[in-house]
Amino acid sequence: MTKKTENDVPAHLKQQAKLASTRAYAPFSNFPVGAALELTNGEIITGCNVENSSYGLSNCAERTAIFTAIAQGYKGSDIRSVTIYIPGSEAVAPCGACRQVLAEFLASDTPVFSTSDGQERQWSIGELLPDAFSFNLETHRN
Ligand SMILES: O=c1ccn([C@H]2C[C@H](O)[C@@H](CO)O2)c(=O)[nH]1
Repeated sequence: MTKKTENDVPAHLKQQAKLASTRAYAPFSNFPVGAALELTNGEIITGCNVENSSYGLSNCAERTAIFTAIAQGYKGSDIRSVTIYIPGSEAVAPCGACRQVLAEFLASDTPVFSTSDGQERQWSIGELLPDAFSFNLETHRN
């Protein structure tokens, strides 16, 4: 796990993740999160957290984004990087559920950037979830 400086996260990806965070539905946690997936064709697919009165049904920004990409017909191999944005001074690491879902689709060296107004961090999905559970993963990734 490495901490990186502001300049290392592509500015347009942070900007798109930040825009996505403004669309979050987070009345229970008051913790809006945005995610931006960079595709190999240059397109960017975004997601935000969508909470629910039945708390456990809430969906994180990262999963909203990756489910959207898959629903639009993209494959894991079309995804070049993941960028998360959270307002405030601290960049957070993705939750365990999102790590498992990202690992389902992404190559293990795919970069995951976490950004905020004060801190930026970077890992690969393989660093975030080493020795991930896998079941015929290659069919989904390609
Ligand atoms: O990486 C993260 C961490 C948390 N959340 C959401 C889930 C919940 O709606 C709120 C508080 O945990 O933030 C995300 O979307 N992504």
